[in-house]
Amino acid sequence: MIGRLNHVAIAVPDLVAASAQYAGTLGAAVRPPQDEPDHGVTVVFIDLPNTKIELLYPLGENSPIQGFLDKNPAGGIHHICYEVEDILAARDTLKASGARVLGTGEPKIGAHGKPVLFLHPKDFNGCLIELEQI
Ligand SMILES: CC[C@H](C(=O)O)C(=O)SCCNC(=O)CCNC(=O)[C@H](O)C(C)(C)COP(=O)(O)OP(=O)(O)OC[C@H]1O[C@@H](n2cnc3c(N)ncnc32)[C@H](O)[C@@H]1OP(=O)(O)O
Ligand SMILES: [Co+2]
Repeated sequence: MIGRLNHVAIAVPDLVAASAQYAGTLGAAVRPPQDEPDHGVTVVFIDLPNTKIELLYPLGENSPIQGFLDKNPAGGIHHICYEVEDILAARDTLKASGARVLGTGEPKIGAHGKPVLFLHPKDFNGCLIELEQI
């Protein structure tokens, strides 16, 4: 079911500072920030040779990552995103296995214009998993 690692997401307390650190200190290719109001975040993608890093910062009042940052004020790894070929088939298989699919259970369009879903961290060893259909 899961394929390539699409990205590793890091929630950060200061998006400008984190972006500058990746571009400067770490010498990485940092893309400009993009607001994702439907997801309650602003994201910055960093292109690596074999995957991407997604920096996350809360956007709006009800950001789903605000609680995480309140608990982790210095930031931290927030989720990992795996690619799947058929997100609805993956969802149905996972639900049948007892995994909790977050939100309404219907995919939303993510930062890459592709359908995404999230799986509860408590069902996957404390790791929030995002699935993105390729
Ligand atoms: C533009 C889209 C972009 C893309 O790549 O395309 C994105 O990635 S958008 C990313 C932001 N969106 C989401 O994260 C949506 C899914 N997330 C959620 O629905 C919430 O964050 C949720 C439900 C995972 C957690 O929400 P919240 O922290 O408010 O709830 P709780 O405090 O009740 O947490 C329950 C329990 O889970 C632990 N937790 C929370 N977040 C994480 C995490 N990222 N990784 C691991 N564990 C997490 C939290 O500590 C609680 O544990 P407990 O032991 O009960 O304290
Ligand atoms: Co993501």
